[in-house]
Amino acid sequence: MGKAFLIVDNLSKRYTDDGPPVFDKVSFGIDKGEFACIIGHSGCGKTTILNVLAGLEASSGGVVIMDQREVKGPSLDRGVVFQSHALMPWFSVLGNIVFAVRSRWPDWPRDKAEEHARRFIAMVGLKGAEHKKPSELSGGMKQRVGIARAFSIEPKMLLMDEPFGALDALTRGVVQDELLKICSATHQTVFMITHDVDEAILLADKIFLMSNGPRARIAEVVVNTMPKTRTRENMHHDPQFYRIRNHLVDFLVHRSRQIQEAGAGDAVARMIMPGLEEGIPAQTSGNFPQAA
Ligand SMILES: Nc1ncnc2c1ncn2[C@@H]1O[C@H](COP(=O)(O)OP(=O)(O)OP(=O)(O)O)[C@@H](O)[C@H]1O
Repeated sequence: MGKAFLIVDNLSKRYTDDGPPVFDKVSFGIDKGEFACIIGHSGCGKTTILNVLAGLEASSGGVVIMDQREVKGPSLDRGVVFQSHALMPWFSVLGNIVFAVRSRWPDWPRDKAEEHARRFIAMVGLKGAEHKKPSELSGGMKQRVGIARAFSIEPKMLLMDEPFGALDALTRGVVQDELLKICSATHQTVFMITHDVDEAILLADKIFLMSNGPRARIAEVVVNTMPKTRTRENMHHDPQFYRIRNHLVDFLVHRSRQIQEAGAGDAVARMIMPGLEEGIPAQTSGNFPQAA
């Protein structure tokens, strides 16, 4: 195990005493400032893993270490964004974020907390909507508030569970762009669940591929060798895009089930750089993962 910022070692979870574990021997690492996505079929345990990382759920075995400390419960060191934005309906946009900011820094006077909150509201493009209530916002705007709130507490790690799953394609693209901008400005460390392979290729430095459950595990870690400057508009023009995309889709369609049927495999996930074996030069971000 390397010296990753987040270390997940041999994690397992079972919900019943007599049944098989949902996932088993799950090990991976995420470096500081790295954006990691996890992809796998419905029910393999992605949300459960995220909840364990958040400290909201106990594992049945294994450990999670973040910044050299074991994760044992919820903490404001980790910001969480859910698919259902979970805003407080009686607070305005500003109120929702100020509430989070004052939980993080209880000694801050209201003015300072508001100023801080406004910075993050502006970052997600919601300037002018500070005094709107969640019921007056579109789905995309609500999700932006959720993202601003998570960033505003300046967490050591951001955990996102399909944050764009409920958005239409156009809004999803706009909010993805905003997330990319904020992440590159703040060097935020991120763990995100998505079902969308294109979204993973756009956002992630590395992509964890999870086999089907029960006894699901991280079967492969795909390194995104496309340049960091990729955008939604230009990434389709890079031949690496299709190599990575085909690799991910092939995993979901074939290998995720084959690996599960084959039973226990290697506890250590294989690290893959699609296309490199075909002589495609690596255009790396310099953000190579630690061996998981
Ligand atoms: N609280 C719970 N009690 C019992 N079983 C649970 C509980 N939460 C999840 N499970 C089961 O654990 C398995 C993994 O669920 P989880 O939600 O983590 O999967 P997922 O990969 O995130 O799925 P999806 O992509 O559909 O969100 C499923 O079979 C689910 O039914």
